[in-house]
Amino acid sequence: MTTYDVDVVVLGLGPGGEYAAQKLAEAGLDVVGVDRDLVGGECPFYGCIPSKMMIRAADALGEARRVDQLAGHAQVEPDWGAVAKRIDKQATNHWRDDSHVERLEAAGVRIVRGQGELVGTGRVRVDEDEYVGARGVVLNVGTSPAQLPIDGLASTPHLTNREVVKLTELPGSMVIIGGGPIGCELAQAFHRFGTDVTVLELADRLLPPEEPESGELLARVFAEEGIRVETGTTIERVDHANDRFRVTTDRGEIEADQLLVAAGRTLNLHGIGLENVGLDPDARSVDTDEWMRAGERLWAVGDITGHGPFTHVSMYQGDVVVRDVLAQGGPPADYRAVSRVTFTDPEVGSVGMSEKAARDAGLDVRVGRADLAESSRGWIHQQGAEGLVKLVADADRGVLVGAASVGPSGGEVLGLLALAVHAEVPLERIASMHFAYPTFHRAIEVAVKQLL
Ligand SMILES: Cc1cc2nc3c(=O)[nH]c(=O)nc-3n(C[C@H](O)[C@H](O)[C@H](O)COP(=O)(O)OP(=O)(O)OC[C@H]3O[C@@H](n4cnc5c(N)ncnc54)[C@H](O)[C@@H]3O)c2cc1C
Ligand SMILES: NC(=O)c1ccc[n+]([C@@H]2O[C@H](COP(=O)([O-])OP(=O)(O)OC[C@H]3O[C@@H](n4cnc5c(N)ncnc54)[C@H](O)[C@@H]3O)[C@@H](O)[C@H]2O)c1
Repeated sequence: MTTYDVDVVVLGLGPGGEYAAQKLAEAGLDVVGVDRDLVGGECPFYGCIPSKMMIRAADALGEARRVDQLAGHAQVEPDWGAVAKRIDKQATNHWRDDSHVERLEAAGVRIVRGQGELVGTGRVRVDEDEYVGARGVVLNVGTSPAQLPIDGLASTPHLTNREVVKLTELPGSMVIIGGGPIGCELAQAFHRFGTDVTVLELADRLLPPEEPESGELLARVFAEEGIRVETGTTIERVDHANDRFRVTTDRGEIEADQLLVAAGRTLNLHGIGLENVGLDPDARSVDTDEWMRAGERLWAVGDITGHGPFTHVSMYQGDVVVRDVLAQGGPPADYRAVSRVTFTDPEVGSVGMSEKAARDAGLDVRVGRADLAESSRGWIHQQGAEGLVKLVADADRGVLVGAASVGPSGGEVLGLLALAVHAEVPLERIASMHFAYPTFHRAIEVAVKQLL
């Protein structure tokens, strides 16, 4: 066994680990980054980027189909090959991580390939080598697709996010288990290309953690587009024969060419030696303090911390770690205004607390609402104008603690609301600002005036 003394070992190079490794190396520290798969993690290869390329293309089709009602006539012939090619070439460079590795190496990071395991404080073993971080270890091991305990499922060749981004042929039909962000985004993308899609969701609505109004609105849009959604569904078993899947639910049977399981994630906490540093591999998350410290000379960032399974959260936390390791100060981690966007059409965005979360927290809650389709811009937009703004205020303090923004540019409109929640802008101050006419974000003015 060879031992290498370094400053920092980053175990797992997802977005936050990659960010921290690069910044710490640029600051002059001796940094080793360990990954067993593609450097960059889930987001660039199997997550955000390829899925958003599918969505970008599908949205172009969706918009083209609105031409007939607005601007004459357009005929579109979807070609999944164009999307598959773009993902293969532009998004993932044929599923090679050279660009990530080159960027890190240029910063001075040494990349080690293999399964890393914590073997003690500040110590990570990869095969026969041991890396000892004098400053410590940053843990960013991320998640894998959850394996559902559904009879028959494990023995079928079903898709997860890992395989679906590599599809080169458009399936004729697809059942999607899970109506969360992955299920909803990909349901609409495949449907717009011509796949016959059914979404099966256990909870009573799509996007269950979001405001009920958001999931219900999306279900209405999906139904109008022809995407079948069954909520409150229990799946009893899955069979695969003659290249067809059969999914048996408490309501009957559905057959399809492909089955995509998008029903949540499992943290990659087993086999990484957490027990060797006094942590529990079966925990629901790795607990940290506000500087992302999870133990002695140990930091954790990303999905494993349980503060929002999003790329921007992982990178934000990576920045907190960098400032802590380098003793640079600045604000510690703060999760009051975590924003998230599901990139369906309409986009479903939200920030901070839902109305329920705010009520559960005992706040004096007031709610303001606006219907985007009824706004001037919604009326002009007409086709695809469904959307809403919902504001959740703490009446005691006169500030927003949460908001939802659903609409054609729901994720962009959310930016204004995220700033308001983050900076605790007084409601009167928001209500007195100029809202350009006729924007979608003018709906915020309607909703905020209900709170004064
Ligand atoms: C289909 C899909 C779409 C998504 N879309 C979005 C989106 O639009 N916006 C958004 O913000 N988020 C999105 N996400 C979520 C986003 O991908 C994750 O939140 C993001 O990747 C952050 O994850 P992470 O930093 O925890 O690490 P991950 O990206 O999960 O990376 C962890 C890394 O650790 C490595 N690793 C694990 N164990 C070991 C070990 N023992 N030894 C060595 N290496 C190890 C893995 O190989 C991997 O490279 C999406 C996810 C999916 C699946
Ligand atoms: N735009 C984005 O930011 C974006 C996009 C895609 C994914 N992601 C992230 O990636 C992660 C994975 O996404 P996801 O959609 O798989 O997870 P998720 O946990 O957010 O949603 C999974 C859904 O599957 C349902 N489900 C679970 N078991 C089921 C069963 N047996 N039958 C039917 N439904 C079942 C759940 O009720 C839930 O609604 C999430 O953390 C998500 O936040 C983010």
